[in-house]
Amino acid sequence: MQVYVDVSHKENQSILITGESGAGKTENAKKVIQYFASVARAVTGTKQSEFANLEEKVIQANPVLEAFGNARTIRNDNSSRFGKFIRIHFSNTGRIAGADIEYYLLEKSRVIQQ
Ligand SMILES: Nc1ncnc2c1ncn2[C@@H]1O[C@H](COP(=O)(O)OP(=O)(O)OP(=O)(O)O)[C@@H](O)[C@H]1O
Repeated sequence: MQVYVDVSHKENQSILITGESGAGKTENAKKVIQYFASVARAVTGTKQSEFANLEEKVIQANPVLEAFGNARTIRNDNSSRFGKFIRIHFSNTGRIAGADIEYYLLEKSRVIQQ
């Protein structure tokens, strides 16, 4: 997958990751976030430590979400049973300024108790 980050146009951009169960959507979404962090570092010339924390927080949110929303299926031992919308905010200079995650379409039939 080739992702271009264009800070000069300052327009919102979206990436839609689709594929059948087990194709690698979840794993590769994490790699995209890591790629954004490394490009933002290169564009702004900022040291890794200033970005590592935020990138790490987004990545580390995944095990928590997966603990509640993933299940083993015949196609994938760690199948996401919900969709995720990850938004990464960049500053005018191309720095990563924040991030938030929305989830949707949780497969509630698998939830056995509160
Ligand atoms: N880039 C990768 N490097 C190494 N292993 C990978 C990679 N992508 C996927 N895998 C392997 O494939 C498995 C399934 O990947 P993943 O959970 O990302 O699929 P998915 O498309 O999100 O599936 P689902 O729709 O069921 O949630 C992972 O647990 C991992 O073992």
